[in-house]
Amino acid sequence: MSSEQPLFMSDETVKSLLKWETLIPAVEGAMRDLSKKDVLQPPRLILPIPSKNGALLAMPAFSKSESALGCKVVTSFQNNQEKGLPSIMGTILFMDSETGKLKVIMEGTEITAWRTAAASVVATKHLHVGEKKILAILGAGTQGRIHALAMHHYFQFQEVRIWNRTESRAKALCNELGSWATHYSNKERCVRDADVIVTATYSPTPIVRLSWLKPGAHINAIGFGVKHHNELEDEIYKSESTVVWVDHMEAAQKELAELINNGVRMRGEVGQAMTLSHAQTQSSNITVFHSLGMAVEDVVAAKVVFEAHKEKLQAATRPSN
Ligand SMILES: NC(=O)C1=CN([C@@H]2O[C@H](COP(=O)(O)OP(=O)(O)OC[C@H]3O[C@@H](n4cnc5c(N)ncnc54)[C@H](O)[C@@H]3O)[C@@H](O)[C@H]2O)C=CC1
Ligand SMILES: O=C(O)C1=NCCCC1
Repeated sequence: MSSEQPLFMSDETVKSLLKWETLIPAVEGAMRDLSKKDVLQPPRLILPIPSKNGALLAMPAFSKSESALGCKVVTSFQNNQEKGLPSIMGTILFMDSETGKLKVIMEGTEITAWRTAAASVVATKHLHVGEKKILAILGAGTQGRIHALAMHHYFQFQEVRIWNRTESRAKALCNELGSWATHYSNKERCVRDADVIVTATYSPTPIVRLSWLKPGAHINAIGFGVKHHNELEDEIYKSESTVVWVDHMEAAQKELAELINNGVRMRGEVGQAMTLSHAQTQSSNITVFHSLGMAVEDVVAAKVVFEAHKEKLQAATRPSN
């Protein structure tokens, strides 16, 4: 019997090993593999805890091509900000895919932030046809911040605008990011003329209106407060020019059931869009990526981090010439 103990990796270690250059292609591959049915991933279990304004989610996945097996347990507690804690905190159990033996217990708070932004980059790359000059981000929390970094890294937007309900937080984030980010006190002005929009809040009511959107704009809708589709007004979904994409259709049928029952059509998964050429989408359409968040993104991200950790160890023990 193997007596090898599982490795523990803290968020600090995980963060030091995360790089957009390796993470974004891994998440893109995971989204593609899921749509090719090369991933086993049931809809996640969501346990709402209304008295704490919170929820616990259990998210298992297996990627055949990456031989990556694991399960994330993640909590979302909206009142944590006042306690100085992140709202979203996760733990990933990463297993040997041949035996099921636990290899790594990884804190998953950083991975959750980074892989969600990486998925938005992938969706934007495959769903948005036009130029990428202006990015508007609504929400200056963990997701708003990491989306600014990922989008700026990958697309080099000329203008990155950030709005937050409490203006001082948007200002503080822009000060941290540097001269390439500007805070906006008015969300309509922030969104108007934007090519790409990210909504990353707990808002229970719409924060983006159809009349503010320019033709061809793309929205990455991240927020999951009471439900997943609070942040965009109904008119956006009802508009004939809007095309809604998701990461996982099976999960959308459950988590976006209210929208679907109201007649909103989900065009498909981002992984399916990857096989279409851009010419097949109308450049004047408004595209929405409804990001639910997928376990396979966490599992492949955990593999990327674990591989980087092993490489670092090997480099440190390699004899120098
Ligand atoms: N799709 C996915 O894969 C993931 C989605 N999320 C969701 O993204 C959202 C943001 O998460 P974090 O940045 O980690 O949280 P955070 O607590 O760091 O930030 C929350 C943001 O929501 C804003 N906010 C809260 N109530 C609001 C209201 N009534 N109106 C307008 N803004 C409001 C806050 O000002 C803050 O900017 C949450 O809804 C979370 O559930 C988070 C992780 C993954
Ligand atoms: O995919 C995730 O991880 C999450 N999605 C929705 C909010 C909690 C974390």
